[in-house]
Amino acid sequence: MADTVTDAVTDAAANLKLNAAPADKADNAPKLQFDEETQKWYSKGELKKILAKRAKKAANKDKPSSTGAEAPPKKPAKTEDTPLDPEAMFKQGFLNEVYNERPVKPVMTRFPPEPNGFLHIGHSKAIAVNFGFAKYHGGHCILRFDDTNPEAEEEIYFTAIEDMVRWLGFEPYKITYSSDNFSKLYEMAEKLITLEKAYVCHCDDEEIKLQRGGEKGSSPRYRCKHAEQTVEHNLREFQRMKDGAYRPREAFLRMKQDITSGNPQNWDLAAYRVLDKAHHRTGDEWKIYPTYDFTHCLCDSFEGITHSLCTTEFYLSRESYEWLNGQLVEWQPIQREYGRLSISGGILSKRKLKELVEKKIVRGWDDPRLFTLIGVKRRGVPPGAILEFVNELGVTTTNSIIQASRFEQTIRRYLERTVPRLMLVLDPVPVIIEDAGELDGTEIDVPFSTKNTEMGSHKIKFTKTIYIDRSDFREVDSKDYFRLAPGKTVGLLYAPFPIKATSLTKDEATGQITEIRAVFDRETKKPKTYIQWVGTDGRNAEVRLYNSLFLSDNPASAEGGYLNDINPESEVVYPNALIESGIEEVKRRAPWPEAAGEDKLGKGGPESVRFQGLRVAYFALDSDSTDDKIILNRIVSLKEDVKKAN
Ligand SMILES: Nc1ncnc2c1ncn2[C@@H]1O[C@H](COP(=O)(O)OP(=O)(O)OP(=O)(O)O)[C@@H](O)[C@H]1O
Ligand SMILES: NC(=O)CC[C@H](N)C(=O)O
Repeated sequence: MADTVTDAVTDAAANLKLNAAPADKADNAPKLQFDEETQKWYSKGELKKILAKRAKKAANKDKPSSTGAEAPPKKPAKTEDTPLDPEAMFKQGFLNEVYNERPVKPVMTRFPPEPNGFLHIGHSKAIAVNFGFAKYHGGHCILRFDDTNPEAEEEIYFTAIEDMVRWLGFEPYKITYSSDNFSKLYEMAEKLITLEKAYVCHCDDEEIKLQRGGEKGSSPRYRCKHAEQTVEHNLREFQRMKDGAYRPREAFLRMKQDITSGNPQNWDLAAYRVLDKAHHRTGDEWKIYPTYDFTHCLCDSFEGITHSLCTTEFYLSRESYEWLNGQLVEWQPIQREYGRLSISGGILSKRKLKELVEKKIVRGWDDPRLFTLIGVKRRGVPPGAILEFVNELGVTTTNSIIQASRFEQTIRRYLERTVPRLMLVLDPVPVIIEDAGELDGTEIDVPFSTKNTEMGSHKIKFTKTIYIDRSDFREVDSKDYFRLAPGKTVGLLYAPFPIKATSLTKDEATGQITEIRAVFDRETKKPKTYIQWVGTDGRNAEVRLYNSLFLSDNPASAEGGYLNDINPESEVVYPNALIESGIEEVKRRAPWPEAAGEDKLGKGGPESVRFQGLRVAYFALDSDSTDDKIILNRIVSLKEDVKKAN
């Protein structure tokens, strides 16, 4: 959480904030339920009706037909390839209710990251919620850098954050900084003092803790003597804080709220603290900085925010948010809270990510195994798939920890309908087709997709020597094996005839097969299996297959810590893979798909060169690629991988 100041006042409040479940809120929220069949969210009542209808249909299906004639085969229910209404999350459920609470136009929202790290997958939900909500209601969303804590913020994060917002396809209405308002906020603090609602306090952490009810909140809460100071005294002291008369922690400005309240967010929170740190935008101008609790609500009001949407750990803060704005400003935004999104088996904590990067366990902050947005992007996940994922999950007040496999399923489905197909061989072994004859060097026209003809086609060469994957050949055949083996026939995708293996050569030293000889099998019209291949016009490629970075689902609590939980197979590299020549056209025509933020940037980055490697997986070009070297990342495996046992 941003801006949690070092002061015990805010620390304690923040802890309580995190621990307190917004139970009553959650109970009131409309609960949506997920229907596996349609992959959509419905209200409880709606789903009940749908299930009843489905059960009736199923029962009728089993009844013998009255005419005795067989009913024509029904088209399978469209589940996999029918994407959910992209606006579903705004039309129903929590966000719809929030809008109805204040159905104003134009809607004004903000996405307020603290520039203290790279965004992660959870932030994509915050971006989709804030930018999407405004867009859906014909309003605007501001990208506001919540930069009130110079101790944690760095310049590089500003551009990285902005890039990610745009990459996801959103255009900030304005880019603002909380620090734009430092002078105005200072005046507001003076006004609060004048209203006798703030005082300069000099207590240390220990004292503050006692004032707030001690260790377990068991002793009575009370105010310190500083709360009795006059307005003039407080104004003078606050000015002295500003002028640098105090070192950090020697003085801070506290709001005078309601210490009898049950909500710790009302227990005289810190509004300003002294920090001995230059700010990246205001330099040495300020010795004091406003806290999150003081800044956020006021900036929301200054910017005319209508709906301030944040995550549920701010539920208790809603009261202090409303209290402070109520004291100082006219325009009152409403704050509403939705559940955080995390992915199981991943790490999102900045400190832990930093350790993984510094210890070189991963390739950097953008390592394709990380759930940072730059990592997910480098892996090749399209921005549209991320938005689809968030939309499918829906927005409620419940925090959700989603299995990585669920995320991958959405990505797979998205890629299935949007990217071209190419033939790629991970671990090539040459096959020499002895009777290739005049077919050697012939051009074959290959469609980029068999489902979507609009993707067009490209030409590849069929050559006497082709390369197949080592895993598609077995020296010892068996009945239930349908790929290539001595004396056995297999189909070659798009090739004129199937081939039958006749002999093989091995490396004496390693026992590895170095060459397979084969002939066309012109008799077999329908071979049981077709395999992919690459001719001599293919390109060399390094392929990096990514798996989960951690072995367990919850690396943070793994025995020996998360560093002890690293999956040794999280990156498997095939340095000598081959990709068919069609990759050149796929590269030229990127981004695939031409969607969301990527086309707005002109050409997408290397990661927008996406394709399905037939029978292998979905891939994207890695940013380490050069004009001479193709490096591919596996985005996700194919569903078919599981079945590929024949
Ligand atoms: N996992 C998440 N799911 C949904 N929204 C999130 C998530 N993490 C942060 N946000 C929201 O994104 C916005 C900007 O967040 P900011 O970077 O300041 O948050 P943070 O809580 O410090 O993130 P971090 O998880 O990196 O500590 C906030 O409104 C915050 O509530
Ligand atoms: N209200 C909010 O959305 C909180 C934003 C703030 N930058 C934080 O996460 O701490």
